Amino acid sequence: MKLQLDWVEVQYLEREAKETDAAKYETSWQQVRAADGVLVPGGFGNRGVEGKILAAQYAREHKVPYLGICLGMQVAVIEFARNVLGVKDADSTEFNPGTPNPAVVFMPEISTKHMGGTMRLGGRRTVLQSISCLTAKLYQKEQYIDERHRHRYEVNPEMVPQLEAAGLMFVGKDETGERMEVVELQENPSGHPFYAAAQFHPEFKSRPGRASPLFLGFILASGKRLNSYLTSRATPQPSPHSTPVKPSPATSLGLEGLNLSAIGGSGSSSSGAAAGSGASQALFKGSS
Ligand SMILES: NC(=O)CC[C@H](N)C(=O)O
Repeated sequence: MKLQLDWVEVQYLEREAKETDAAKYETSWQQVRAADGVLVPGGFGNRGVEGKILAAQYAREHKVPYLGICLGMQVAVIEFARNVLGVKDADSTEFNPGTPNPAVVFMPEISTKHMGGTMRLGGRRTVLQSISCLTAKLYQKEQYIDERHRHRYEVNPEMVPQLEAAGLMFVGKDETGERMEVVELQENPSGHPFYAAAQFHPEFKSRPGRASPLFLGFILASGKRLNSYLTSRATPQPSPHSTPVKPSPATSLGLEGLNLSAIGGSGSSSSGAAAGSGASQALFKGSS
């Protein structure tokens, strides 16, 4: 499997771009339609946000693997609230402070007036809500995972019961149960191969040769190898005295020759875009 990483200038996915920049609108949507997986990374501010929401909607509706990171989780929740719950004006108070239907809100204990030192930063615990969620299977953990954070806004806990009743499951929460950390589409009835998003930043602890479980799951799902990977790992070891199993290296996953290439979005390097230029998203194209 050979993977290609494509950066999309998400502002051109927005409806207005169809009028103002028809050629870029067309090529940007072609990139999305050609992708085997869609990743919306973290970001700040509202530039390109409506395009990100449309990309999340596309991935959900077309059953294309989706990984959302931080802002990428927030847009997935807004998209679901708008298009599945029918709350058409659902929004984040970051982009629309006066929204009547906030799906994402400023962290309640923090002042909106003072930006310095107000982020939720660093390592925090995520308590897993179900051992059968994809996140638990990929991390091979049943109770909790520890990941790093960098954000100010969070899913509105008041909207969570409605979202869950419609099939968007908050499979990871903080220790108080009030902060949403990981969201997944319910496997049944969605039939989606991989739709996961995290408020934390899995990339901060990802290393070459020891990929963060969410990235690994996303790339495997994009290459249609996730199920065989999970099944092979669930197979019991022949002897209780055998050597403990180490995390599988890429070679045993059929990912040898993994090749990622980045195409720059407007004014973005691959790391800059992932850290939050606010206007780019990555898509993976795989070919066997
Ligand atoms: N790192 C991020 O993606 C931050 C997301 C969002 N802008 C927030 O502050 O909560």
